[in-house]
Amino acid sequence: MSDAVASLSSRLSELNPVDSAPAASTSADGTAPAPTEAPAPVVVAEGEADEAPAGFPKASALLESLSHEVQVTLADQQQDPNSPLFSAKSFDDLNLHPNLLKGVYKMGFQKPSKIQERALPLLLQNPPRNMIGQSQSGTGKTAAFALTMLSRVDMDLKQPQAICIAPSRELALQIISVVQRMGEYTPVECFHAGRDSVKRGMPKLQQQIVIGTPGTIIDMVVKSRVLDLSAVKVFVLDEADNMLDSGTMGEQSIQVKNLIMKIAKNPQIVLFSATFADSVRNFATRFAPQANEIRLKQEELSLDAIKQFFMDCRDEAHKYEVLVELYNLLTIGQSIIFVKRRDTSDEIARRMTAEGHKVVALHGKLETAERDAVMESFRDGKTKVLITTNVIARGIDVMQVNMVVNYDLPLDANNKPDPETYLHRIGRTGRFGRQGVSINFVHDRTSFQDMEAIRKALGKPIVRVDTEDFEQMEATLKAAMKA
Ligand SMILES: Nc1ncnc2c1ncn2[C@@H]1O[C@H](COP(=O)(O)OP(=O)(O)OP(=O)(O)O)[C@@H](O)[C@H]1O
Repeated sequence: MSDAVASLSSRLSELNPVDSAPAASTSADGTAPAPTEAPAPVVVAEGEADEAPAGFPKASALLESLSHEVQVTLADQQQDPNSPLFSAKSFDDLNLHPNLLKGVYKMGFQKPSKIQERALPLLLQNPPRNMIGQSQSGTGKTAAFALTMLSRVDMDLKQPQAICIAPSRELALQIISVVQRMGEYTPVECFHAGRDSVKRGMPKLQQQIVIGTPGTIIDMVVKSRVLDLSAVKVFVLDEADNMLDSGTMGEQSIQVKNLIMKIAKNPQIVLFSATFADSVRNFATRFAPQANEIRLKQEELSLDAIKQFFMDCRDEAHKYEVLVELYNLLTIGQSIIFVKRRDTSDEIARRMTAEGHKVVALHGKLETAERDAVMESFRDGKTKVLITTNVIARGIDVMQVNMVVNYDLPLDANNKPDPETYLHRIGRTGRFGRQGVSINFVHDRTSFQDMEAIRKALGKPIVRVDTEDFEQMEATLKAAMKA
């Protein structure tokens, strides 16, 4: 055990005697323990005094339960009516064009997920109705709106007819790749609207489907005038709550809609996300009026397959030592480490690389070519660890990711804990029925309280990993990844 870890362990045993002394006291107000400043007896959330706290159960108990968990296959999950992957129907029952069906099966999809089964008939009905669709991360929303765009466009008409906007370059490129794979047996053409995609003297776009970030779409309509919106039939916002909520992007999304509405005839507006906070939902219903809605209940938001943990750290510097120890200890498939600031991601990448780990950093300051190269090497599995900011917190789908680390907890623009972004971040693992682990780093009273607020908002346990006992920590995390 390294010095750093030894000191972490002894400090934790001072601060958090839960595992060794379960009869720790419970605070009167039910608040969670502050890991630093106040080395008082551990305080637990909503728990009985002689039990592990409800929100922070003991890792040993979890380990025991995980060892009894049976491997659940995708087929099992698709048979279970309570699973978000359940469907009673097959893709053949969904009235898709035979060429699209061929594409779907070629992608290896056997049965639709719940959101696909429920949303597609509504999305494809005539006359078209708007849609606000919500389903947990990694449950196949992309296919639902990709199939809608592919079904609605006239392949013989060489003009843009479906516009899809997304919050990041990486996500837009990923959606294009899904649309192209699904449309493999059709003559569809797609265009990526990104920072570098408009060339001087370029003719008007002839591709039927245009996917990109909203600022570029606006430029292509009003500045370079290569994008004619008059034939648009479908307008999709992926990660719609984020697109409508955030300052500049929110304004740009509204502007794209106004440009479309001005010239296109009754376009169908389609909004999808895993989260719609109440404040955004109200706006969304005005953005997509009279929409069919598919909603999740609050308690359905988090996926049980993603096991959540946290680690106490002494201070910022100590977080880094624990992080490196974690990677020394575990052989992880692929993982994403989320940080708040771009320079933190660069700094961690530099230091971890120097210690022999294969890591890359991705953030908005990089040139587009660098961003693409980083993402490609991560998708190909050439780099195992991606250190990033919120720029790719949403939508990115890399099946092999089995761990997400919140090195810095997600905060909103007002520096308040942000449960929606947290859900999207941890949702980079546990994709389509797979198992995943997420680990939060906390290092002071504030970060601890932020995590506690997120835990309360989402109502799922976050297990304290006993860093004093590294064997058990390793076993717990490994079991959670395998279960
Ligand atoms: N019916 C299906 N059968 C098997 N795999 C599927 C099916 N539908 C989607 N998938 C796969 O599941 C993964 C997650 O899908 P997708 O990225 O569309 O999720 P999402 O709901 O959009 O997630 P997020 O909220 O994170 O954006 C992808 O790898 C996709 O290929």
